[in-house]
Amino acid sequence: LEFCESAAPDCSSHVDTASNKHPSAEPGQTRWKANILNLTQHLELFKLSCKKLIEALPVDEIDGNFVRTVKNCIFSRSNPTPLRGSLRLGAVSKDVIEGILDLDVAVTRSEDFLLYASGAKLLPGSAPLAHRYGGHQFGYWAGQLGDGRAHLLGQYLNRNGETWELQLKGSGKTPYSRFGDGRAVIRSSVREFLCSEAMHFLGVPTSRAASLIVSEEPVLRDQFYNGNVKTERGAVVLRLAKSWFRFGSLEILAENGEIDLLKKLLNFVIGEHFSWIHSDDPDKYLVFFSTVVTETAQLIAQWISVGFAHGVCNTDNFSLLSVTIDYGPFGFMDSYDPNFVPNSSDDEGRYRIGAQAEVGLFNLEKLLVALSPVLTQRQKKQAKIILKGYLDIYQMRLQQLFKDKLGFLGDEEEDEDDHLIVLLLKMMEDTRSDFTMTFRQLSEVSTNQLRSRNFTQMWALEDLSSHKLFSDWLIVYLQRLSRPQSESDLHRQQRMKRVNPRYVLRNWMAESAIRRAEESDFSEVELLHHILSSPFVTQDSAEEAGYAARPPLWANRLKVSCSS
Ligand SMILES: Nc1ncnc2c1ncn2[C@@H]1O[C@H](COP(=O)(O)OP(=O)(O)OP(=O)(O)O)[C@@H](O)[C@H]1O
Repeated sequence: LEFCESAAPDCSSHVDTASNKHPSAEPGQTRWKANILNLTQHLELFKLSCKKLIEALPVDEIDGNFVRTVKNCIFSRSNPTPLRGSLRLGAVSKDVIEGILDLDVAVTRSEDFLLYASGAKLLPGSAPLAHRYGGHQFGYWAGQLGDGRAHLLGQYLNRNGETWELQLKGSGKTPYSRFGDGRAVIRSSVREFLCSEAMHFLGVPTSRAASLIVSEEPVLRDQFYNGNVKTERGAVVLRLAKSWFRFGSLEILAENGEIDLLKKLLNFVIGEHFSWIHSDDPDKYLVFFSTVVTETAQLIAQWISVGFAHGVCNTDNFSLLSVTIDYGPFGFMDSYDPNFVPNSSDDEGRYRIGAQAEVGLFNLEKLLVALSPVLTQRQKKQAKIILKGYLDIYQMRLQQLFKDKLGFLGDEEEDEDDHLIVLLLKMMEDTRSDFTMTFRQLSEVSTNQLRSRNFTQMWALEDLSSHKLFSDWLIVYLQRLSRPQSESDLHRQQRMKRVNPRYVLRNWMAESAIRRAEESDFSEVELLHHILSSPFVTQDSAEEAGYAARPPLWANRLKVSCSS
């Protein structure tokens, strides 16, 4: 490896393997350099640990990845199954590799990285686990689900003092694979890699993706469940979250009457991730529930504010930490439509974008059922009252987000603001205006242009302005923008541009990148990844690619199913 050979063998930093910390692990200090020792050693010094998890939570020690019903444990030991054929790095997130994992991104060019990040080789300290969880899928209890194609490699404590859990997805069978093959295909892995990173840069809480490794292993998939089975190729995403526990992690324990274990897991999650809740607090589970209610409401409001529909809002896909997890048949709306259903497998539109808030409530009700065995009668009553406040929390957050999107300052004008938001959305729905670009162009247009309705090259505003109520709306909107008077129009535009992205991962953009990736050309994946890392900034390469232009006609015909 060129950059390795020319590297000086000086070790400007090293790792204290005993404590699993950098000796000089102060935030903001110099990163590890790729030239310390060599790349292999560099990765070998990267220490993971499962100690905390397995000391606190029981593990099913039965060996082998054969499918089984697991009881009385949180995890099963499970080793990844290496992908067949040659491996290739399809994408890498420098932000994650350097900013979270403290590695120099140069390591990802090494042969070893391909092996570690695909599960063929285990990072030091890693003792892979598959998590046992259940869940309500499409409204019904589905029983034991669990990590059927994911392996938790271990926790990493980074130099900022943050602990991250590293997981491989697509890394082979586990005891929870049920009828599946344990694999994920390039198509879905590109989508997960790109979207989780894009969501982070949109400011939406999410799991992260470090890398995408593609292989030559043939994987059979019926992409649209129409009997047309095709051979695709297997891929693995190395992804990270502060915790991968889901609503379903608790549900399965309550369903099976494993109440001591339910308490154990709750105490662990609270101790690790809700540290402001005191372990002696008799109301700790209630406070925990209240926090999850608030944060779930806020997360869903954030999804809506960027036009994101998750697609499969089952309780096994709702994180206890309220971060977005499981990027399957998600979609960003093009035209504004509350009935937008991103998942072609969702015939009834259960998870249409406009129903996500209610589905969040359904899921929280199921979470409360799971918590009930550890709550007193009084606490159960209080929990129900907390749950009644969920939709208000959601509405308040949503209103604030949309006020920000429309550039409103101050909060004295609530009724008028509400009216302006609701009427705008109604006009957008009637005119099928593009969700992302309508808000973006309202951020880019000057009030003078608005006044004179000069929307040259502003295609989304042109669409919107065809509505018969637009002129009336505009008068009130302009009046509202003029308060407070002290702010310049330029400043108002800057403020709005910081919350209204110009680029989101539209299905057609992902699809175009996937088609090339399937031909082993990852240039468009890289381009999208780069552009979506600054979604609020106009970029020449994105404009050239048409990412802020009217979506192509073929975008309407695209379908994304659960097949992945
Ligand atoms: N190809 C597969 N092989 C084995 N199990 C699978 C496969 N695809 C999905 N599953 C399992 O089916 C369940 C539901 O699948 P879903 O698509 O929601 O999850 P996922 O995308 O695999 O995982 P995650 O939620 O961790 O991102 C999960 O338990 C998942 O592990």
